[in-house]
Amino acid sequence: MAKDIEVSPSGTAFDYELYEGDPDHLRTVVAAPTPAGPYIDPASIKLKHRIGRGYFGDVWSATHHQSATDYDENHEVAIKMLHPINEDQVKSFLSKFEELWVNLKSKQIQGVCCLHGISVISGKICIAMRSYEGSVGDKMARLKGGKLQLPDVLRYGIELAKVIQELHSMNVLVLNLKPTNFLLNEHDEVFLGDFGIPYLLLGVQPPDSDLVLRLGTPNYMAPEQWEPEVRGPITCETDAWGFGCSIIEMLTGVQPWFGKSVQDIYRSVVINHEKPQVLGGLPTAIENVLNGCFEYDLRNRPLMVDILEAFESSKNDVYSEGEWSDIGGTLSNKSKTRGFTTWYLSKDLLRVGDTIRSRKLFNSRKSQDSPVLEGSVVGLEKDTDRDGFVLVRVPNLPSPLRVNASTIERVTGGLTAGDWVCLVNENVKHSSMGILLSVQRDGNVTVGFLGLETLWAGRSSEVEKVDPFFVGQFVQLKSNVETPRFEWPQKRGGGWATGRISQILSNGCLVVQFPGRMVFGDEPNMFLADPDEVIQVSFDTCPGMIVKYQHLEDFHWSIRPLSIAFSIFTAVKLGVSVGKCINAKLKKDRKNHETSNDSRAPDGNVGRKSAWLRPNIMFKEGAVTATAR
Ligand SMILES: Nc1ncnc2c1ncn2[C@@H]1O[C@H](COP(=O)(O)OP(=O)(O)OP(=O)(O)O)[C@@H](O)[C@H]1O
Repeated sequence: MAKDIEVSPSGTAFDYELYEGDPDHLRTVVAAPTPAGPYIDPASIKLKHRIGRGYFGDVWSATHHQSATDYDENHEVAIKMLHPINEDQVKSFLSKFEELWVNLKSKQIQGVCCLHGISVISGKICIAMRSYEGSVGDKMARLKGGKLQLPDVLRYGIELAKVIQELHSMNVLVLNLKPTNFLLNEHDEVFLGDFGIPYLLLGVQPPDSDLVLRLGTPNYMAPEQWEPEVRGPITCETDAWGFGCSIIEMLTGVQPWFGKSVQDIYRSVVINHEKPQVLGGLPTAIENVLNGCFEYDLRNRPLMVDILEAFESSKNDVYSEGEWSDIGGTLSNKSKTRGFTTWYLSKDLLRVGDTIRSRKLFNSRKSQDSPVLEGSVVGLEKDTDRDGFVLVRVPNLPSPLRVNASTIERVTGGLTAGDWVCLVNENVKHSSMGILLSVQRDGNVTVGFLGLETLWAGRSSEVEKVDPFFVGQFVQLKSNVETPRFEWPQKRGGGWATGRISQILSNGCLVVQFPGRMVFGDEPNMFLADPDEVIQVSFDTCPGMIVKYQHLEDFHWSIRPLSIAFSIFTAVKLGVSVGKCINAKLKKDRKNHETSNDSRAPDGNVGRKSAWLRPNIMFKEGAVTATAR
């Protein structure tokens, strides 16, 4: 196999430097004040045979030859050879890699696979790393049942969570967490084999249009990872999903969504909001945190610090009689209340001096049932308690109120996480409206915008609040939108249909349902919408009765047929009862008429009455006859 691949000494337009130092002892080199560049001369690499084939490329066993005046060495290495990318994008990949390389060296991060450097062989990017014994995936494949014991999973999980947390602190996302990327050395120590290759490939187009470069491996991908521009942004919580999938696979020996096609996985995870099954009988903290990893809304997922805490707290759990007992005590319930998980709440703990307001429910107009509208925190019952109580001073009240911390939220510079905002400088390619995902006390903010794969980070002065959208609101395309960003259905008679927001993604992308449309079979009735392109519709904003009635039809497709049926029914019923009335009157009058002709009243009164009624009767008879004819 190796012979098939030619090693071209000058295959690219880049300058290569020889890596100096012993790559097998990288951590000694790491401390060097001026780290060497990562580029390796492709001529110094000799590929031997392929040892793995992955989603992003192949892994080769190779030797890396290094020599200088005082040494001449060959090192056994593993080479991750990525699928080809466009030539003009190679340079940007290499510079991103160099940035990561320098960062990894300066931070001396333990637990990431030892990198030797990077090269380009026959136009393909090759990442040289230390050759390990194999991966956790390989170890599982060798075991009966293909699964690991919980203590091993906890041990690996803790080591991996630590290193992922460090990568996150450097703003690097891994996006490809899975057992085949967890490498093992001869001492059964685990190292992260993929340090963010999908992240480095973000925005890169493959030259072959048939090859879709996905941002991860489908079985392990979070909902927002499939189309980060549309359903994003991808954040640290995206790795929580992949981590959760890997742990489940290690414990069960079965890959999440095993046997499903990529399209089926997409449908299950992204459209149907299905989650990988968390097996029962695990320590409570592990079960809670794994369930949290599979929350659809990334804001509700735990961070690596939470995962690490849960894993470390479960290390000493004892298994007896089919159940795990939590030696460290039962952890607080992490279940979701009113749309928020405790993981969400724990990302922003209150401090004394914080300005607060009643917490708004997730994507809803309503606030929590809290007596506080606005105030400031004057005391914490327990600094570290995420579900604890705080003392809040409210204007015009003599003494502070004791309120549950989960019912209030921090306001900084007039902004709160979850607010809808737009950029003050509107000159942007992405949607102008987005959702504030975090606001720090120092004024740093992050926002999710439709059209941006990753978080927008800036200062609070660069954003301003806009009117929010809520789940349940009806929306219509703005009249000036001729070609909407996403497909939008039309009414039967022409014109854009009106839909109802059924979900709001964390970048502000609206998921709109059209209950006023009758759909057949598999026809979709759920569409995405750019918040920039729609306006809210309500009875208050509908001018006139006709438009109000038309809006009523948007509530359900059955309104129109029902109202038609009702009108016909009413018309028929009215016609019948009018007819009955007329007939009854005619009969009565005819009877009266006959009575007046047959009998002469002694006082002549009846006869007089009949006389003035006659023309009337004749007229009605005529009318009835005409109708009958
Ligand atoms: N540095 C290494 N040392 C030894 N073996 C390795 C190394 N890197 C990868 N491998 C082997 O190659 C196998 C496949 O790795 P690879 O990363 O190509 O596959 P993958 O993780 O399924 O795909 P991808 O990372 O492209 O999504 C691993 O299970 C492991 O056996």
